[in-house]
Amino acid sequence: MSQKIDWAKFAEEQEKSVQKKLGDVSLSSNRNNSTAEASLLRKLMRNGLVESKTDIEIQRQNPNSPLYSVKTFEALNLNPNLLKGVYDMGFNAPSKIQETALPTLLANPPQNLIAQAQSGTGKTAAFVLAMLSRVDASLKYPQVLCLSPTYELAIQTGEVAAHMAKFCPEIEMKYAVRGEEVSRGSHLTEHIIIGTPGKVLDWALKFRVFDLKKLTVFVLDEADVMIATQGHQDQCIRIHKNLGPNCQMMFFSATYDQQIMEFAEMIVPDSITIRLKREEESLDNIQQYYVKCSGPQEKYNAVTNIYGTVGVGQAIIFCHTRRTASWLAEKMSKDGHAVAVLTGDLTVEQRINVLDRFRSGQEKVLITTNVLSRGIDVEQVTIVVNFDLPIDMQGKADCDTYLHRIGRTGRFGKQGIAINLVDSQEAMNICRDIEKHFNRKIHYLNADDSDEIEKIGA
Ligand SMILES: Nc1ncnc2c1ncn2[C@@H]1O[C@H](COP(=O)(O)OP(=O)(O)OP(=O)(O)O)[C@@H](O)[C@H]1O
Repeated sequence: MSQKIDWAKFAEEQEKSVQKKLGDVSLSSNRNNSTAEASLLRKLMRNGLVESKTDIEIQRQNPNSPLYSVKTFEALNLNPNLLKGVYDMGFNAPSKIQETALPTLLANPPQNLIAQAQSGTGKTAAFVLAMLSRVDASLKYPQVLCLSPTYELAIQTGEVAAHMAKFCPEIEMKYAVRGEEVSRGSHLTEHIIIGTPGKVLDWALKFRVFDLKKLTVFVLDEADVMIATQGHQDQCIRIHKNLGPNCQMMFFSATYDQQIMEFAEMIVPDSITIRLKREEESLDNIQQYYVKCSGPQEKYNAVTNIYGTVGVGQAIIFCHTRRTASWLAEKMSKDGHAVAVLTGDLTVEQRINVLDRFRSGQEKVLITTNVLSRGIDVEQVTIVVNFDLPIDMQGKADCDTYLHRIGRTGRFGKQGIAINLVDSQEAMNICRDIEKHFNRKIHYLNADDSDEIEKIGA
């Protein structure tokens, strides 16, 4: 990046190149639905399964229902063409959540399931496989309904289903999403409907193009978003109320807070609940430091000193506000650093583009706000800088966010470095609170002493 390029121009150029790459494709992004967006981003960014070593926790409302797990896809007695599709996707063995969820999902009599597992652990593949296995292709009406919170997530799920059903051409699917129309009085003949709640409600109850009572499988993907989002919740409940008594229910989500779990357990009778605990993001392989600074300019100096000295890998810098993020980005790019900025005002496509560039190493530094603190893996990040320490609404230390932020480095057992910039007594207190909370020392670092900085990179 040229020293002379002015930031506004740079931002404009960056924006333009994003637009150009995207061409005319304009997926609308629902800004209010940031959890769904984050989930979509994760799906699009991920290139493999997140393996989990933690144990699965199982609760049964009905202790009589059988429970077992499988180590192979063959053991599930799938339709051979479906099994072929699974292998065609490159899946050799079930993931941890699949091992436990699939036998339950495929069991007879059908068993209701509420499943929770971290993003990327194979939930979508699990319920899609269950959806496809339950179809009786000789019956020409919708038997399986999968609800997703957004258009984009519905399409993602549909694409997984289409791939998995590659060798089962007799299974037909239809999207119930914006842009898809049906005429009143017609009757859908497809076996599987994947859609968003509003459209599904219209089709089922207003246009009556299919009968919710005839469904044998009802899947709620991203159940936490569905239940927590007011509009979605009402629509889902209306759909849910119209299901027949024998319809199998499958709720999947990466997280459920207690209230949502209680609600889910209330509306899913006799369910089995499977939780795959999130792999603890351990701080053990992350060296944590704090640097004392007198204000933003000194913070900036500290960042560039540190980065200039240990800058082998990539760095993510977290700021509290978009304004600070833009200010810092401008300054760094003026100083010749190739930086990328990811803030909440970008559309989903722009974010994907920024992340793609960062992952491919085109930019070494990513400046962001909390939009990126959770769940997105960028393996090669070696340094996380908290330009501002994470605080909650009350101005207190936000230890969860801290853990998520610095968990972006040191992944998969690698060593990582976390640096906290402290510019006030309040910031120092927050730093101390975080230290106490995790019971891990945050060491003092003199950012003007390059010898000392070099040591931390060793
Ligand atoms: N058994 C498997 N073996 C290998 N890869 C798998 C397996 N199951 C799923 N995957 C792949 O792992 C990635 C994550 O799977 P999937 O999208 O099903 O996870 P998820 O838990 O639904 O994530 P999210 O919460 O983001 O929806 C995908 O790229 C998928 O193709």
